[in-house]
Amino acid sequence: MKAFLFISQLAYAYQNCAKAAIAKTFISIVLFTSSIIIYVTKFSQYYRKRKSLVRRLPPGPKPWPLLGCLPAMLNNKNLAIHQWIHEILRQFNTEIACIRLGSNTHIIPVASPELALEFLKTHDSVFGSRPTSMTAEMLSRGYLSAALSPTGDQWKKMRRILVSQVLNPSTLHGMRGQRTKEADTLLHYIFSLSKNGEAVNIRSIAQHYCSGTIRRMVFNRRYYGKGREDGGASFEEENHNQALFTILTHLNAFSISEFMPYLKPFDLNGHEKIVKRALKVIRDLDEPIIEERVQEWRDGKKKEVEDILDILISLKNENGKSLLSIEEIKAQVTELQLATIDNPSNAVEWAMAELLNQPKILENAVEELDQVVGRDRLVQESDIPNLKYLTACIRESFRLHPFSPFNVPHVSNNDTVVAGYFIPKGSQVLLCRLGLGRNPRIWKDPLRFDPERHLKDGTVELGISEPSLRFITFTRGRRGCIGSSLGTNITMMLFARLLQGFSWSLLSGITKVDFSQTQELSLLEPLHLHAEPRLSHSMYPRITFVN
Ligand code: HEM
Repeated sequence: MKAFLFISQLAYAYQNCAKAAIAKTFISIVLFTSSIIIYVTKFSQYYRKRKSLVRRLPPGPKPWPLLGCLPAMLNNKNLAIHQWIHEILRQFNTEIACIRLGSNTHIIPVASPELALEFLKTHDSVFGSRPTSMTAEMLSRGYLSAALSPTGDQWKKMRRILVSQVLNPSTLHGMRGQRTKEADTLLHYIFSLSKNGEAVNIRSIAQHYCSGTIRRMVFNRRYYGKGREDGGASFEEENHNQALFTILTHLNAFSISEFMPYLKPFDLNGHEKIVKRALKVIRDLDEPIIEERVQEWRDGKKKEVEDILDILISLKNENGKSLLSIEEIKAQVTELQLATIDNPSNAVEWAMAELLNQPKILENAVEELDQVVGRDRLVQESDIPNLKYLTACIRESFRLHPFSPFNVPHVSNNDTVVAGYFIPKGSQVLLCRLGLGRNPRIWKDPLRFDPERHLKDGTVELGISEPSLRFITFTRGRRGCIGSSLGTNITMMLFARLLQGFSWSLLSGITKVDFSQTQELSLLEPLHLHAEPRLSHSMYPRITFVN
């Protein structure tokens, strides 16, 4: 405005002058030049502001050149890495952070359901890939299986096969008999332990139940070797289970060489050696079965599809040739076993521990079983939708005690802006299972195991799914779990059979399960309990020893 007055005064002065024409030209030039200057200044200010807004990464520690935050991560001796990441969220008072590891991997931990939905719902198509890593590559034989493959044709092919041929409702229904046999074997085994007055290792029986179920479904058998007459795990199955867990704990284990690729040949964490050893255990047991079966189909000795392995072998492409190579079959079979063993066994072990510490909840759960199923028949998969209180207990177990601290990483295949933050291409989004499930903004009294909360808010009707991502079970979107129905059946049957079949108590001398030394994930020691049969003895299945 001032500039305009000044120019007007100038104009007035010049009007009195003989050379008015020159004055007019002069004024026009001044006006034109000043408006250009104002326009350019304003535009560059706007552009700078917009650029900084769009390029704003989520808050997080300042990274070093090349190393990023690796020195801080490695220096941090007192906390496990997942605790260190959650600590960063706390320090920055945020529910999303950006932690650069190495020169260009951005780790984006997320602890708010609203933000989690932004990634897995609003921007699902951008965040659908997976990270590459030494363990994932070895395990999936070069990214041949569904869960570990980055987005692309191979992932689409394997996911489509699993959804339409393997984990589809009719195949799952057809294999219900196999799962029931495993549930019967579970009762038979615990019954024989209880007769001898032996303590039951809940972790071990839960893991063995999960692996036994998927082994029956995949291979139509439950033992690798001769097996045991009492239905317990023999040496081979114990080893196989242990090897699966070793791989699971190394799968997304923040190995330094994943973030500094030039260190890869040195295997600094020793992870490569450990994973190779575990994979050898698995492959030595599984591969002979797979190879023999492929040969039987080739020789025409096998014609009838009886299990998942038969399904995978007999799939044909449009030219009538095998749709899957033997390498693809081997990779997918290992992945199916990995996907089945961890979450259900962990959820049930924790639920049992919580119930033993809160007898009223245990009483409510058993009462529900007596009302819905009674004591004259064994609980079946078809009862699961009616077991609301048990479902609420399992939901609570997943909320409070997830098996792993983070969801499987989601990798972005483009630069994107999410909730006002710039997320660079290649970022690894980690939904924090602890951060979400224990978020005090979302959950009242978050550390309390309280099944009632799922009954009160009605979410128990969703079974154990949680599509609003307030905690993590199967997540959602293009990378969501495709085994949710099978996973629900395995988890719920295990839990329901344990509670219906036996009265559980702590071992003598123990008054409470100790939760103080858990590193927030698994109990430090496997839960051991005493089991007393609570049904008439004729109800316990007598399993004749068949492999
Ligand atoms: C209670 C049991 C289970 C839970 C809690 C569970 C949970 C999950 C989770 C959290 C994911 C990753 C989702 C994401 O990336 O956002 C996943 C993926 C997957 N799950 Fe499950 N799962 C269970 C059982 C199973 C079973 C029994 C199978 C098959 C036998 C299975 C097969 C898969 C596969 C193939 C994927 C990868 C999908 C993809 O990347 O496209 N899951 N599961």
